Amino acid sequence: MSLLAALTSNPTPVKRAASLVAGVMARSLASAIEKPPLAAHYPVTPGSLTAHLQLKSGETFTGGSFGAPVSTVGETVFTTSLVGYPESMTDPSYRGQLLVFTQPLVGNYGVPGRARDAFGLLRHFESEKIQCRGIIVGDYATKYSHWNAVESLSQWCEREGIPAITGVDTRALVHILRGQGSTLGSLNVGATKSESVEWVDPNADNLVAQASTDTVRVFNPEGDVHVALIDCGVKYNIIRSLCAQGARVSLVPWNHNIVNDLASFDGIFISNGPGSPAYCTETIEQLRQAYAVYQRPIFGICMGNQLMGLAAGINVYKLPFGNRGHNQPAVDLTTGKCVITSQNHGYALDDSSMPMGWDRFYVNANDGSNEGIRHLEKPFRSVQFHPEAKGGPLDTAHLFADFVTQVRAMKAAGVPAIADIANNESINVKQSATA
Ligand SMILES: NC(=O)CC[C@H](N)C(=O)O
Repeated sequence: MSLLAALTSNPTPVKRAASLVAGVMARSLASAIEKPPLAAHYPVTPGSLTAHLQLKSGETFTGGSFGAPVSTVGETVFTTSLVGYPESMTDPSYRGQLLVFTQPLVGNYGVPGRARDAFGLLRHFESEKIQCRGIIVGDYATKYSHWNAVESLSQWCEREGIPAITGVDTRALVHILRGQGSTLGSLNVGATKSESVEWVDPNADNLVAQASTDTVRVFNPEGDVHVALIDCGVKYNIIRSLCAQGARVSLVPWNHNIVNDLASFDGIFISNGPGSPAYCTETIEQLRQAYAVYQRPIFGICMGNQLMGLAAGINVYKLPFGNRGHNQPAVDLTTGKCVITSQNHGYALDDSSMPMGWDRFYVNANDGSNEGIRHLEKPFRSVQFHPEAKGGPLDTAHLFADFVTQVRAMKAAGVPAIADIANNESINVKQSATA
C-alpha cells in the first residue's frame, strides 16, 4: 500500500500522525518566513559604529564596525575555513585583500600571544602582522574564551589598524562573489556609505616585493642539508616545517640571484605569496636558468607552483573567485589518492599549456583546476595547495619530509648540485647568469 493510500484509508493513528507532520511543517515554514534577515544582527554592541562594505560592482552591505575605525579598499575574497583566523589573517598571501569568512561565528576563541618557537618564529601566527586589509564576518563573537587567548579579535585588529565589519549576510555576499567573480570592495566606517571611493586594485602592484625579506636570513644553522627558500611572502610554518626536518634554511629575497651560487644549495624551495605571479619575472628567470643546470630537488608551494610553472613555460590564469578554505580535495595523479588540503589562491596554472618533460601532479577534485606539477626526469615538483596547513588539514605534511629526505639522499649519493661543466648548455647558462 502506498503512503498516500495508508494516510487516507487507515483509521485514526496514521491520520493523527499525518496531521501532526503537516502541522510541524506548516509551523517551521511559517517561522522560516518570519525569520528576520541576517542584517538585523547589527550593531553587535550598543554604541558600536556603523560600517559599510561597498562592492565595486554596486552592492552595499551595512553592519557594525569592530577593530580599527578606519576605511580601506581591497580585493574582496572569501574563505570557507571554519577555524584559523589568526593564521589566515597573518598569511602574507592575503595581502591587499578584504577577507570574508563564510563561517558565521568568528572571534569566539580570541587571539593568542606572541610566543616564539626554537627557530625564533611566532608559534601562532604566519608572519609578524595582519596582512589582509580588512575582515568581513556574519556574527562577531564579542565574548571570547580560550586558554591561549590574550586579547579579542577586535582589540588585535584595532592595535594593528585593521577595520572589520560584522552583521553582514555573508551567504548573500558569497553568492555575489561566486556569481560575478572576485571584485574590489571598500570597507568604510561611518553612518553613511562613501559617495566617492577611489578603487585602487592591489593586484596592480608587485605585492611579492612588499612581502618578501630584504636580506638573507638563516634558520636552523646546524642543519645537515642546506635549502634555499625563496621568500615570496613565506608563511612561518613553511620555514618551521623545513627546519623541523633537519634542514638549514637560507631565506632569500624573491629576486635573489640563486643561480650565482647554485652549488651551495642542496635543495631549492619556493614559498607562497600574494598577488599576481606575473610580476615575479626575476624569480621566473632565476628558476628557468636553474632548471637547465640544477640536479638536486626543487619544490614550490602555491605562488611557488605558479612560478615553477611559468618558468617551465606553462601559462597562468585568474580563477573567477579562487579556492580558499581548508576542505579542498586534491587527487594525486601518481597514486590516485585523494587528499583534503588547505588552499588560498586566486590564480592557477593552465594545464593545457603543459610542456614536454612536465606533467600534472595533483588535480582539484571539485573544479578540475591544477594542483601541482612535476618534472618527469628531474626532482622538480610543486603543489598549488598548502602542505604546511596553518590552518587546515595535515594530509600532505609528508611532502616536507619527502623533499628533505630526497635532498639528503642525493647529497649522500654525491649527486653534483649542478650539471657537468663539460655540458655546453650548462656552461652557457652559468656564464649568462653571472655576467
Ligand atoms: N597562497 C599563495 O601563494 C597564493 C598565490 C597567488 N597570490 C594566488 O592568489 O594565486
